[in-house]
Amino acid sequence: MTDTFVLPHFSIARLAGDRDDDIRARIDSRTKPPGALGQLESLALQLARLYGSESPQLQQPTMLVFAGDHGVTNEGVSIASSAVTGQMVRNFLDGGASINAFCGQSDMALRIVDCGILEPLPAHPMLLDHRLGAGTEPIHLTAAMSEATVARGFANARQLIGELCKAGVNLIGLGEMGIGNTTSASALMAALTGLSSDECIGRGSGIDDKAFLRKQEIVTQALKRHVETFGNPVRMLAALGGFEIVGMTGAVLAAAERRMGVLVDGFITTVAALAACHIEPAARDYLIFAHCSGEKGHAALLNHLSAEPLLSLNLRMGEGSGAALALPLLRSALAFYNEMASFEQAGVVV
Ligand SMILES: O=C(O)c1ccc[n+]([C@@H]2O[C@H](COP(=O)([O-])O)[C@@H](O)[C@H]2O)c1
Ligand SMILES: Cc1cc2nc[nH]c2cc1C
Repeated sequence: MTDTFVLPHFSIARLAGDRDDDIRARIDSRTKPPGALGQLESLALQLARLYGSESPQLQQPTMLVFAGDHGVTNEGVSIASSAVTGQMVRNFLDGGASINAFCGQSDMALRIVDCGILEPLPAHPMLLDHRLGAGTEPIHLTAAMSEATVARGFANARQLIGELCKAGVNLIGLGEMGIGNTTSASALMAALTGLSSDECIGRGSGIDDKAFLRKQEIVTQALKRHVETFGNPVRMLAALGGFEIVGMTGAVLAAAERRMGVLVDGFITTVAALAACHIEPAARDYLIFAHCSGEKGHAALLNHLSAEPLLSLNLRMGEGSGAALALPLLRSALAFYNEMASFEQAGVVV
């Protein structure tokens, strides 16, 4: 019997460019050579489109780390076992991970969303229960989950984003934790972009040659098994996704619907963001890409999205680490836009 389900529809407005002339004029009239603030200028334009051209401000930027486990991990495609996902979530809650250090440094709130790690953890004020199961099914043998489960994941994300929006948050960071999730993300990238699986598969957490060969086999097998889902992003997510990837895709769609910016972290988060753009192309306007990670595939993926990442530090950490590191650059873009004098005000004549 197949479940009946209602897939949430996300109503996303394109970020109108009708104020662009004013925003560009403001940027160009600041006391600097034209274009001298480089990529901070295009970032300021995007943030002014998002938050208004008069005095755009970030409010309570909040990092959401979506966690989930993957059936394929039993195939030896990672350096670690699935148990490490839950152990790292515990570490997030105890304050000991890279994301804790970087969120602290960047003054960013942090919430962890359990979308389906193997074993649930005891309640904690930072931990949200969005569990869709105890790890996905292995994608090379069957679908990771049902489409009804994808729909539930989207509904959970929409509820969370609604609550954050009510509390005044206007920017989320997108991070993830899931041992084995680069296998799922690589398969999804290949299915969504049509790029060859070779271009989409990297060494994830740092696997050796033997595990890499196995990962290639698994992705090839998964793509072959689920080829009939290609063209339908929700079916592709059900076939190849992870619970945390579904949660992130839902969060992007819900945030864009609420006119919130989304600061995207690394490879896996970018794949989730790409899936969101396949479902609702207008979501692309709300995405800010924090960095190009060291994971093979991320550069091609960013290129596919015509994205210019802010940083390139060869990170391959996940957890939202690159997004937390990039947040100060968003503040810098707004600081120059809101605080710099114009040529006229400063009496500077070029
Ligand atoms: O963000 C990235 O680009 C990235 C690249 C490689 C690995 N990761 C992290 O490593 C884990 C996935 O690696 P793996 O080898 O277990 O598939 C997962 O928890 C991610 O957060 C993250
Ligand atoms: C230790 C460890 C920490 C991580 N953080 C994100 N992915 C990870 C993978 C491993 C293995």
